[in-house]
Amino acid sequence: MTEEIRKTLRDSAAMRWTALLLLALAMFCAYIFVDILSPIKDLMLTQRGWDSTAFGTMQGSETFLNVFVFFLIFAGIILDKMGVRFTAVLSGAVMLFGALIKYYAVSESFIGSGMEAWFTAHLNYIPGFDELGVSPFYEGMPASAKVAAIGFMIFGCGTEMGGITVSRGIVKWFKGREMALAMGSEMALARLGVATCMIFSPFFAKLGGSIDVSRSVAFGVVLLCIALIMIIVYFFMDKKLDSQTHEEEEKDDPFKISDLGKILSSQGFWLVSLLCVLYYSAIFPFQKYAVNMLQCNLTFTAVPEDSFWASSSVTIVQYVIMIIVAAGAFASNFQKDKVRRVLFTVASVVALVVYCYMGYMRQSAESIFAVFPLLAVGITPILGNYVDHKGKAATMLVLGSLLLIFCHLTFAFILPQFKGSELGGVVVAYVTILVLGASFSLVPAALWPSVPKLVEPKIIGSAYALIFWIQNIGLWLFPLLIGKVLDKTNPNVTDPTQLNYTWPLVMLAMLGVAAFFIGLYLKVIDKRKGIGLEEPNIK
Ligand SMILES: C[C@H](N)C(=O)N[C@@H](CCCCN)C(=O)O
Repeated sequence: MTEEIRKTLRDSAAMRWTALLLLALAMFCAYIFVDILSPIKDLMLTQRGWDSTAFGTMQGSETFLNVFVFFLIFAGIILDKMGVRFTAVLSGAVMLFGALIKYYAVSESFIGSGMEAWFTAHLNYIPGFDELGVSPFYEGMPASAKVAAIGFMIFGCGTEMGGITVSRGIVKWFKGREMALAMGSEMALARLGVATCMIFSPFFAKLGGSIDVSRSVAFGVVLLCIALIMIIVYFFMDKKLDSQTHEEEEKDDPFKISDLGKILSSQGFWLVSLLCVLYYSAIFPFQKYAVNMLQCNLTFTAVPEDSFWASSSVTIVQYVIMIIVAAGAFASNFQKDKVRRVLFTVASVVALVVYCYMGYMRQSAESIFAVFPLLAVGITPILGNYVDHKGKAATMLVLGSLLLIFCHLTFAFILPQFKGSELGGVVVAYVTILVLGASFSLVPAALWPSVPKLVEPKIIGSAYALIFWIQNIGLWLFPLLIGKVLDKTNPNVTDPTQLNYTWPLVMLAMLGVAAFFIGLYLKVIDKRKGIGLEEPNIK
């Protein structure tokens, strides 16, 4: 009887995984919106006149307020003071608001509007920011890109606040249990969001034979409405949990600004943050250009509009197969029976081969790149589980950085050698993308669950916020730098599918090299100071 009374929602596996599912589905929708324009960079040039610099500046704006107005730091403080559920709802609402602005900016109704005229004439110079060279706008930037950037900045505040809140929420529900597995599963669903976006953003933009880029953004907005509903349901579960545990995070142990000092004085924290910014700067900004990079490096034969492979139903079937790949790989993690685990894995691999074949037949760069997050869906939870039971997080960070270097150098120097060989290029692209996906499983699965080992529980929210803030500097800078380097190294190229991506890719590989050395140093420090990064989470 006493046992029963003591039981709380988080003691029930079904309840804590339901809470995770709600948060993870909300992040799934958010990740779709983050990259909603990434697979249609070429259309943004032809339909809205965004060159690579305009596209990169808009894409980088997502993190602008987080970095330069220190919004993420405030978000961390709000999270530690107000708790998970309040901050989660706030982040959902902010994301939706920003997304609506971005939708208006790229919609047909913006064209020729008074707002377009105003933004064309204004915001070309931002005092202070321009002098520092960090302005989110520039002279000649298309008005639609400026307004989209404003919306994306607001959205970025919501999504990053959501990211730290979800991590904090997972610690709250899973600490001492399957925490890394839960984080890995949440990220797996987020990766599926990226894959979904790669397939459906171009699908909606080109639906019915006419091109309208705002349809893709509208799709993202609808998903963000669903995300907000998920968060509100989570709100009530979280409230119930607190009433059972009598924990009032925000009142029991109030956050103090001096706590930030404790975080900043930890060497382990700085190394993890540095590795995080270097690694993620070579992944997320790349993701925004990857489809275009493939369009530029692969030789595609145009698929006739009336062909079977060009039909919308094939896109849907390919997406269903993608879900089978992801679900099979993900579910195999949870099979206790060895035979069932092998069966799920085999089904997933077979579906992956079918998926890849369809991508090749459709001659579609976006569906080829969509395999990138797929491997992560299956592997991240496995690796999370490994970190929970065996540890070795620091080693995984080093290995993930090595794979990253290998992949970017392959894209830069080997893939272009296959230009002209349709099948050869696609095979090299698929293999490299899948290896990059494996790297993108290793690093996140090891990095995020390591944070609770670096700081005390009550300041985890602020620690995540600080890491995200440092990471956001890179996520702001690198989309912009890639765009600028592209424009500089391709001065006379007008066809958006004929750009040379060598130098941006070399730049990203260099980030991997730096991350690799930081990872090695982290291993040394971990051993010397006994941080426990190589230790399992569950002892
Ligand atoms: C972009 C974002 N700041 C980020 O770092 N995302 C991580 C996940 C962080 C943990 C979220 N609960 C990612 O790997 O996607």
